[in-house]
Amino acid sequence: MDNMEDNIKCVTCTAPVNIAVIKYWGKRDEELVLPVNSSVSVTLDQAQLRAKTTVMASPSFPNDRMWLNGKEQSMDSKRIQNLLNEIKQWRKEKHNGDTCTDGLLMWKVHICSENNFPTAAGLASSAAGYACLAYSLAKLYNVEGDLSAIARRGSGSACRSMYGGFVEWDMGSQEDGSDSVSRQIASENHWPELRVLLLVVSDQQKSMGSTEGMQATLKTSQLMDRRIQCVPESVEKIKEAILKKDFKTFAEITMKDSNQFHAVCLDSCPPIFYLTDVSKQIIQLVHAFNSSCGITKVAYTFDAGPNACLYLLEEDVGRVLSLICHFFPPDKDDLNTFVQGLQTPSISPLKVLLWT
Ligand SMILES: Nc1ncnc2c1ncn2[C@@H]1O[C@H](COP(=O)(O)OP(=O)(O)OP(=O)(O)O)[C@@H](O)[C@H]1O
Ligand SMILES: C[C@@](O)(CCOP(=O)(O)OP(=O)(O)O)CC(=O)O
Repeated sequence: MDNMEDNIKCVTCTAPVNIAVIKYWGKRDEELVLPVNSSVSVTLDQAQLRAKTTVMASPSFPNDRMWLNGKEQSMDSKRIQNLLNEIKQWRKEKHNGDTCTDGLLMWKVHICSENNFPTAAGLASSAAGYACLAYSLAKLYNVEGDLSAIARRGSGSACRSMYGGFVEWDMGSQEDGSDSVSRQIASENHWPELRVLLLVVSDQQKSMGSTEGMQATLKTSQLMDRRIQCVPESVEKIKEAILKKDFKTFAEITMKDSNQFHAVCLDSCPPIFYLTDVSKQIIQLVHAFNSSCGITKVAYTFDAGPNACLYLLEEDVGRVLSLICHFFPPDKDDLNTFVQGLQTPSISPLKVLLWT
């Protein structure tokens, strides 16, 4: 709805989650949200996991307000303010800096967002959430440009959710962050056989958020320097594997990077534990399955939480699902979710199956 005469302007958008295969962990600039390494991710199909945000502006709103999953949040958050100010700045530039004639810039905004999956549980809710906010605000203020740099100001990983398919966030080298943007490596139609299984081990909010966790690692982990040296080679190799659809290389680099990321978390002081015993059992199961096949058929990766994201090819989904159900029997309703997920026709080649 866009009706300036009725003194209200309202936009609703959705944005997808992305799961990194080369993780972003650590910032070289906290304010501008600039990373210490480049990262690579896969954007998941919005049909299953998404953030949905409505932004409204009106002269009758006395102040800016925001709700997340129905609960009011503080608008004092620096990230929200930076993101909002940057979009408004674009609008000002579009109007040659003349704010007096542009009523919309004076109006206060109300933001309502909700995720249809667990928030702050290590399932990239901040990525979908801030990508959605950047996109909705850009539509509200009718501005265009590379929104990945704006989304990044909300949450680093959000810049990768601005694109579908396979995405790289280049760390960049400029101090002002102008070259720290994301770009698509290959579209969502590039590798139609690739599938994603999300194994939700816990939907509880994690004890240490990513922002705080990466600060602690950068400050205290000695292994982190080594990780920063290793990542550029992994980024190049995984991009090549994606373009060639070389699953074995893609899978092996993905698992290695996940393990290296959790190793630097453990090397932080005090150590940060995101994986649980169930996560570790999943890791063992994947390795046992791969070695019984004599070839790497499945890859796991874990964000800052215990939930596993498995990458595999369509031909192996049935076998892997039955293996998971055998070792971690889901209850009947969850099983239905599996089956429905498998049958859901989707415009994106990536299917997400939730298992709790
Ligand atoms: N839809 C949303 N709109 C705006 N902000 C959101 C939204 N969803 C999540 N967030 C913000 O992101 C925070 C969670 O980020 P955090 O990085 O800790 O978890 P995560 O993104 O789920 O996990 P990870 O980054 O490890 O995958 C929330 O506390 C909230 O501030
Ligand atoms: C483990 C990760 O998911 C960490 C994501 O961290 P965030 O993007 O949530 O961190 P902030 O920029 O501080 O908001 C890895 C990744 O997605 O690359």
